Amino acid sequence: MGCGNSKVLPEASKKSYVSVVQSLVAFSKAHGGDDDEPKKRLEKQRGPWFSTSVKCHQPPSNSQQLIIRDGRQQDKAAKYKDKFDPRVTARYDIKALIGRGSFSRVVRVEHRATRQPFAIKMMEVEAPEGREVCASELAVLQRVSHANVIQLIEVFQFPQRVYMVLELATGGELLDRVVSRGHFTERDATQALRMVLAGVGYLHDLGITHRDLKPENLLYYHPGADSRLLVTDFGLATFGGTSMGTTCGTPEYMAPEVLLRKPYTCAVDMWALGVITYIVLSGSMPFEEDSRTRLYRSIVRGKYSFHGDPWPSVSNLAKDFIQRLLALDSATRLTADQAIRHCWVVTMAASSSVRNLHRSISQNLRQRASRSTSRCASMLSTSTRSLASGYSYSSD
Ligand SMILES: Nc1ncnc2c1ncn2[C@@H]1O[C@H](COP(=O)(O)OP(=O)(O)OP(=O)(O)O)[C@@H](O)[C@H]1O
Repeated sequence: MGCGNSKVLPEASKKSYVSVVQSLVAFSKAHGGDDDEPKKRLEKQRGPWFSTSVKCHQPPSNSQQLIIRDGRQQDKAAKYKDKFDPRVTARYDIKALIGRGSFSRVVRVEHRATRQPFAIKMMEVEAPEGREVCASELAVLQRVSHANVIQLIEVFQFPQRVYMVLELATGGELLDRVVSRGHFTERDATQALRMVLAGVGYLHDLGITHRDLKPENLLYYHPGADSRLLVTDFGLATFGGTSMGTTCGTPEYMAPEVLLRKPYTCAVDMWALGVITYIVLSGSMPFEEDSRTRLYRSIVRGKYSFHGDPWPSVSNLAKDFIQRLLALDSATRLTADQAIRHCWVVTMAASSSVRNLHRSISQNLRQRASRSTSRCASMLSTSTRSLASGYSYSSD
């Protein structure tokens, strides 16, 4: 987990494994299936515009450069190979460890027959918490097909582990790209946000609330400038489109109604998008306190400011956009559909000459990197690792 801070999981419910097992996709083609099946399924779901062949000659993303450079990760992948069920490795060649989550390991794999690269998320489902997270993730992934939402290819399900074959995102996390590109404007921010809003709006239309939107869960599909941005990590997602009550999420991104334990809706995702927009435009967090109590207090009071760099250089429209997302009253908060039509998003997408905010954003992120022992340092973990490892991040 990245951006900070321990994720708050929902309490394990009793529905658990039975419903999980029932809802799992039927093991797909693991036994004697069509070897081209992953590719065909993607083509069917996404239409001809969707490229199923990830170009191997493309340079790796920032975060993956880190991983690839580190030979130890390859060794770890070899170690994890042994943990993989032979029915999975019969179909997919394990190439490298990408990362790990609370209940998961994600590896880069290659489909043995087609040589196509994918990611496999291996989840431990013996413990109730892992089962819950896996169940949430699968229930959503089995239902979705959208250019801005990570695509499930197939699932292998065993009593102790579930293996989700996913499309491989090689373009890195949203903030990594902000840092590495050396130039970042409001226009760039709106271009990224439009993709996120398209994905989130699609989920909300299906009655799905993500509940853990944050920059680390937004991955670029490939390193190119024209890459799609994908919403990932549905471990806390739920189908409770109208009213929910469980307290969960990542503290800095939690909406006030969640913290106040009020019934809530998919508007909590829109609050998180307000927090993300604030971070993307400034490199700092709107709500940031040393103690969790103080953090929660400032969130429920909506206590944040546009002080300090780069806010004087940021347009009033952008601030209005953030304010309408960070509205304490969830009923007045922008919906995904309204947000994508907000004047700032519409006009900035068409604008060509706007200020470069990159220096301030990098400086703010770097300050966090320097506070390595603080809670804040882990908040922007990937980006700060990028900064620490000497990426070119200041060009203006
Ligand atoms: N389809 C994918 N393509 C490329 N990288 C991925 C993919 N899915 C996950 N990752 C990366 O793998 C790592 C682990 O992800 P995972 O979703 O298992 O855990 P997490 O979300 O980081 O942690 P937690 O589950 O504790 O919140 C992360 O760095 C994530 O960006």
